[in-house]
Amino acid sequence: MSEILDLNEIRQQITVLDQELLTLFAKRRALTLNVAKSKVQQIRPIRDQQREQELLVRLIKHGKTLGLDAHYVTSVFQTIIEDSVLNQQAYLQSLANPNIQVPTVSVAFLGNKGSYSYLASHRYFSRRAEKIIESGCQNFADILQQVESGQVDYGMLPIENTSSGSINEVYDLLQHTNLSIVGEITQPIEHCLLTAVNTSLDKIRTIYAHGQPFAQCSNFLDKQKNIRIEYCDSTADAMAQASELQDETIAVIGSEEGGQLYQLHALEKSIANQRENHSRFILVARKSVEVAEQIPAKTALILATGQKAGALVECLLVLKEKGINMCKLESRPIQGRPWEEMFYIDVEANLKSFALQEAINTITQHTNFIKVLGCYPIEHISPTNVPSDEI
Ligand SMILES: O=C(O)C(=O)C[C@]1(C(=O)O)C=C[C@@H](O)C=C1
Repeated sequence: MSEILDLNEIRQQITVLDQELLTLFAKRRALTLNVAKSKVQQIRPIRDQQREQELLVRLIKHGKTLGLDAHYVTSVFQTIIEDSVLNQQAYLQSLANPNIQVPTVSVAFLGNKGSYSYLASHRYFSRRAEKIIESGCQNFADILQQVESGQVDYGMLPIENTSSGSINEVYDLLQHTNLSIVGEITQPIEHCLLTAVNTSLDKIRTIYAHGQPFAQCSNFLDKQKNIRIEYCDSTADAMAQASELQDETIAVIGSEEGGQLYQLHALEKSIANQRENHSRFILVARKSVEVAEQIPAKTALILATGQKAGALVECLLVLKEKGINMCKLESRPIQGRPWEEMFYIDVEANLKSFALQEAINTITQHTNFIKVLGCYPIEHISPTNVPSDEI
């Protein structure tokens, strides 16, 4: 007869092990902070992908002897390394900008508790501040106004999404603000259909959604019959309304994590057109920041060339000549000047670098308007992969 297994006892053992794992994670984090300090002294870059690869190969080999598959070991350690790099970057940034090191920050974002902007703000500041004073806003213009007036320290704005593209309204507002972009964060967007009460998909008659999630879930929504869409100012508004109505015919498009704050449950998960759905958010402040040299930086420029033929090409050639990688180019109409465009250019370079300074000087000759929107650390840490023959 097989031995009777006591579930509670096994779970107790797992709980103890999980706590030990957390203690080890914290110890590793503390060590990587010392690595950052040594890199400051030696002026070495934070990222060392050769070291990451060696580390992963060794761990995969050792994992196999313990019965752990390569995929699992790789994904766990890629997450640990991402945390390590972001933490080291945040430490270097605090040294480069001692004035921004404060325990409490105030942040304006779109919607209320539970919106994607709320989640992005909390994730961004989780390694940078002890406390966040939240200011939920009804629209993007309010967010900028609150930062400009000094009511809050920062504004979090979504700027692009992997499935619905650039958020034009935010680009247009950036034309007229004196604020600087001081950071970015990419937030996974995992749209679910959330409900306040136990129900089924065939009973749903109304879906509350913000325009962006609505556009990103169009394939799923097209398949639903007899459903009315109620547009809301934000995902959080949509969730608050559904939570209040407690109606089995009403659902909301939002994240499971955000929905939990309103006691909403996921009726359907992963309903976005693209499975890999991410939004990039930018953080704006009244004062620009310096980016430490050991950290990969991005600089955002905005420029207008007038209607001179080939002027934009000239500007881009300058970047090419200086070996500066352009990672984004967006154009928007200029209000009151028909057929003239404002160009938004993101480059992977530090504003302090000689190459970018020279490039900006030369580009200025081809433009009738140019402004630096900000220089900030690149927050996206692309994972290091292990060659398949090493696995
Ligand atoms: O060993 C280093 O140089 C570190 O910064 C630590 C670490 C890690 O967490 O293991 C993190 C980033 C580097 O790209 C390589 C490794």
